Amino acid sequence: MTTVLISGLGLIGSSIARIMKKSDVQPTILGDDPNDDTGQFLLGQGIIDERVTLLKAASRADIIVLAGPVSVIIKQLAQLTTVELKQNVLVTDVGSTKMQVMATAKRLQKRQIAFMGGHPMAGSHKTGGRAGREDLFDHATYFIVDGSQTPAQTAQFKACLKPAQLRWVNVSAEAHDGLVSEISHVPHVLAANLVNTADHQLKHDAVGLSAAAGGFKSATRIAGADPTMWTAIMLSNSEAISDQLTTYMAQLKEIQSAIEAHDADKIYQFFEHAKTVRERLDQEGETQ
Ligand SMILES: NC(=O)C1=CN([C@@H]2O[C@H](COP(=O)(O)OP(=O)(O)OC[C@H]3O[C@@H](n4cnc5c(N)ncnc54)[C@H](O)[C@@H]3O)[C@@H](O)[C@H]2O)C=CC1
Ligand SMILES: O=C(O)C(=O)Cc1ccc(O)cc1
Repeated sequence: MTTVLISGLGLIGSSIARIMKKSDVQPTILGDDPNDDTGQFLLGQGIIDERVTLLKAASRADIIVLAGPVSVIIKQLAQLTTVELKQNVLVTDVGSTKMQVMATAKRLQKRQIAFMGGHPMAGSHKTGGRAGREDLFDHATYFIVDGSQTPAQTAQFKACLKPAQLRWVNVSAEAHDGLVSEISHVPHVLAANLVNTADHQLKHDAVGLSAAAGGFKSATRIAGADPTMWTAIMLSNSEAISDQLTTYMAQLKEIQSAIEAHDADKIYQFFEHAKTVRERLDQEGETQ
């Protein structure tokens, strides 16, 4: 019988619990979250089997999944070095950044505790355990950053998440943080900036933002995500995000110059390139 302890039972942690409950592994799931509403709801639904606190229950777990904000994951990695754990336990996380996490996890690895970095590339702007879904990760990419885990431990973790039919991708922490800053972190900054700028510019306009059509809404959906989680991500991947914002601003200036100069060819190519790439993304999604 496998016992999985999940700390942080929000959107991602509770979705992991839901998926694992559907797997052939049928693990016992211990859940840790300071939010009583979340804990009681998931217990009542049978999505977790017991409410616990991480440090008190850690010694019972075969797998520990850290699924709070990145700042919390980093604190917990340090705390886990102070308690007794099963000799064969696998500690893993779901945080959106990996360099700081892997650096802190070295402290666990020094104590012969296996750690594997993880990051599901699926989710939403919603938050909390009630928003979790058993199909949230279906066919998504799940990054793995190898730490000190054994192949058997990786296989056991993958077996627990088998119902989601994930695409497992191994990556270094550095490559991961560069890539996700491009495809996830910077887009979040831009979406929030679009909303804030429009709100500021239109604050004296009687119709204003209420006239926004689907384009504005779909381009800014992720601006509705949790500010605590995104502050932790920005602080934990600040260098890559800042570098890419510099590139982004330079490219924005280029298209601004083309618009000012009425350079129709350049403007057309700008949109044509984006359309081709964006359509390819949808086609790849359909074939997965
Ligand atoms: N939201 C998304 O789409 C995705 C988020 N992630 C990562 O997953 C992690 C969790 O994100 P979400 O589930 O979206 O956030 P969430 O806000 O839905 O859930 C976070 C949960 O952690 C709990 N928590 C806070 N402090 C805690 C502590 N000290 N001990 C135990 N639990 C604590 C909160 O009460 C909450 O239930 C973050 O590290 C995030 O970067 C990864 C992939 C996608
Ligand atoms: O809301 C969305 O579509 C997202 O892009 C969710 C998301 C948020 C954070 C991640 O680290 C990965 C995925």
